[in-house]
Amino acid sequence: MENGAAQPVIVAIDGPSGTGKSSTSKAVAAQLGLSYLDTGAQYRAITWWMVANGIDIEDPSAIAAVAGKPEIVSGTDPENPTITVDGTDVAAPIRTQEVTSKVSAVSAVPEVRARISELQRSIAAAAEAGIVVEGRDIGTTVLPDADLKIFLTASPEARAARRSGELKGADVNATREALIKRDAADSSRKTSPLAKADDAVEVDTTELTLAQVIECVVTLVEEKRAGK
Ligand SMILES: Nc1ncnc2c1ncn2[C@@H]1O[C@H](COP(=O)(O)OP(=O)(O)OP(=O)(O)O)[C@@H](O)[C@H]1O
Ligand SMILES: Nc1ccn([C@@H]2O[C@H](COP(=O)(O)O)[C@@H](O)[C@H]2O)c(=O)n1
Repeated sequence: MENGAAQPVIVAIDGPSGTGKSSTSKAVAAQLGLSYLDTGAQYRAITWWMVANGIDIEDPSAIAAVAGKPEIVSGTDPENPTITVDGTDVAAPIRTQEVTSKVSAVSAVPEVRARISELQRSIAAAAEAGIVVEGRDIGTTVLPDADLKIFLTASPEARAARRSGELKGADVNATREALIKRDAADSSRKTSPLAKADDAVEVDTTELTLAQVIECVVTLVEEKRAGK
């Protein structure tokens, strides 16, 4: 575009757990002046609400019946992403082990996915400069027309080591088994499973530092903007 603002750019970053989606997406968005959306936080938030309201997580119809009730609001500043449910800041409680162990069951329910996907599309459409949206089904289902799609991967060993570093004292093998189990559940659900879009660029981060991954994605976005 000549003599005007750059066109908004939509970047979809998907991949299994612990591959670096959040760290990379936040940094890329901050560097390029884009908004940032953590869609996993939204699924965690609705799971937190289900638990807090005594909904039986083993019962998809019970989850479906109340999927429209909680009001979830995501702040999209990459320097300060926020998440509230019915006005309550849930940034900390959505990261508990209890929510992590239950989120795949809740996110597999089609009514939950329909509600959250609609919210994600409206947030992306409102991002004036563009947005980096990270999750599991962004490139395949939520934003299939994204300007750039990235699929991050890393070996389970590397991902477990990264997560164990975060959760001080956590057993690496147990962490590895837990993330493999969550990926299997997310990949095998019927409705918009974790998957690489056919036109996504796959980046294996196993042997890369976070700084290298960020640089790689920034370059891909800049190339896309330059029409290369
Ligand atoms: N390339 C990398 N090298 C080393 N550590 C990394 C790399 N990428 C991310 N990390 C670290 O790995 C951990 C997990 O990263 P992050 O939370 O960004 O992954 P994620 O894919 O968003 O995970 P989840 O899907 O579970 O939310 C963080 O501590 C992060 O700093
Ligand atoms: N687009 C997405 C994003 C996430 N999920 C589900 O949420 C869980 C938590 O995601 P994190 O990125 O915070 O680890 C994830 O395991 C999925 O069950 C999803 O379904 N779709």
